[in-house]
Amino acid sequence: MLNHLPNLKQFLSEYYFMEIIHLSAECYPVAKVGGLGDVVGALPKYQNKLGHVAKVVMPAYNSKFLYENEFETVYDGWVKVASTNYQARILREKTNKLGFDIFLVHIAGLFDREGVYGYSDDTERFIAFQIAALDWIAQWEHRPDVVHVHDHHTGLIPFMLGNCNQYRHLSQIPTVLTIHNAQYQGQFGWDKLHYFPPFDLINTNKLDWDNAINPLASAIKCAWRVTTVSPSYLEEISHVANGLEGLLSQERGKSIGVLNGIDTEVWNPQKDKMIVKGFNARTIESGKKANKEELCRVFNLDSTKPLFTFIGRLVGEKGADLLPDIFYNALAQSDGEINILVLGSGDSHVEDRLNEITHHYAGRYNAYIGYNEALSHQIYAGADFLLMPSRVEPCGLNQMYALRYGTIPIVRRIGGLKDTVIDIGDGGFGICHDQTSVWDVGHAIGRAYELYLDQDKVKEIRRYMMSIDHSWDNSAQQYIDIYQM
Ligand SMILES: Nc1ncnc2c1ncn2[C@@H]1O[C@H](COP(=O)(O)OP(=O)(O)O[C@H]2O[C@H](CO)[C@@H](O)[C@H](O)[C@H]2O)[C@@H](O)[C@H]1O
Repeated sequence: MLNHLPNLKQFLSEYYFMEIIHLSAECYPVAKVGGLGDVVGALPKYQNKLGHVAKVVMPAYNSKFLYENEFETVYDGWVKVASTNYQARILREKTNKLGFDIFLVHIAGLFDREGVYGYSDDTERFIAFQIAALDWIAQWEHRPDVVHVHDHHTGLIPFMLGNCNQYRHLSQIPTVLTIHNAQYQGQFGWDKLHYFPPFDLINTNKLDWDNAINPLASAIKCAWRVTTVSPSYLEEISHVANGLEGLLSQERGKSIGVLNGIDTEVWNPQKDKMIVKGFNARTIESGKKANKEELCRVFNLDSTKPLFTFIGRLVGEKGADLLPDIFYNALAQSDGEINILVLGSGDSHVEDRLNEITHHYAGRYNAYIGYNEALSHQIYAGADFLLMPSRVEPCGLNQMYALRYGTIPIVRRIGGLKDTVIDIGDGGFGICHDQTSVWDVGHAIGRAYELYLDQDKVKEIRRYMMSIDHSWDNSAQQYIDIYQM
């Protein structure tokens, strides 16, 4: 009889459909600041395709999505944070247009603003969001099979579920934390301890890291499982994680690295409505040519020369502070033989320096400072090379979008970049360098230029890159396996 048990377990895991609740600050297309939005906008869709019921709960920002869609109210209540009572309402989008149910938590006075982060009351905002979401789930007649939280904005949920008196009946729901970026932890002072719903003060140590309340550290301690968005990043954060390395190596036993996928419906060069000409692996040469010509026309660049690009948040983690010097050097040394186009926003000093280059190298260089989703698609489609000189890169999605659109990635060997890009010198398709330095990236740009001169090789690499499968199919199943561990 006992011999049959493993088969029974396998049977159950294959045929048992789970209800999964994702809680996140971002979800594309409702609200996206970076890669977190992409992941939470795609993973649930792919989990649903596997037959499970994945849902997303996020704040109701003042976004286009809120005004352009129809919603029904599924919860009406009040959230108390410190001495203030906020009215909370949870809205469900009626048509399942994203491929999963999306629930928006409207909290008057806290989320009826356009931005996602960066307000002085972010601590209050995200605590209120987490309490409202749990108060709602606490009223359900059934329990979800798993609660999956993403980054520090929802990192207090595993603690609250396990320890707050009002959620005691939910304490056996398994919780999973995915760390998209351990640099940001959401710490705040102990003077805000009274923001929490009542719990036994003997458990305050589960909130503490370095004499502060640290939502990411608390989630690492309290979640049943911890995942990182690539296997290499899991290795790296046991050594360097903005102060959490000790805790992460201590909790290594319950941690797993799962490589992000990409939404191949949103990022499909053949059907992409944001680009001027769709293409597939067979029509890639004419497709890229048309997209490059249009991009170069709009940005006053020379489409007969190789086009290098950078897309992303202009912050230290991405190596953005070095970009101006990298570009000045490359433009000076190439003697007018290359083009560079930047799309990004962030550190204002870096933004100013990147804008400044336009005055010295008009016709060879341009920058769009700001956020522009459609332009990002046009650049992946039209560029020849994409630079990612990151100091830290938990996974990185840009390189995977670049591969899908036949753009050769130039990346630092770190985190998820190391897991997804193989250097041409090792029989691969990308250009890799070891350090985030002006010299290393400059050398890599030189190698890319040499490669560009061999157009037969470039064509072969492009076709190969487009055949690489980075869709969510595999990783979505990996998460299901983790929920069932
Ligand atoms: N100015 C702009 N205009 C338009 N689009 C822009 C833009 N700036 C960035 N983007 C887009 O934002 C996304 C960035 O995703 P990344 O994964 O590269 O980085 P991010 O650091 O935000 O995410 C974190 O979470 C993700 C998801 O887990 C990890 O892959 C990553 O390593 C980790 O740092 C891409 O879709 C990119 O095209």
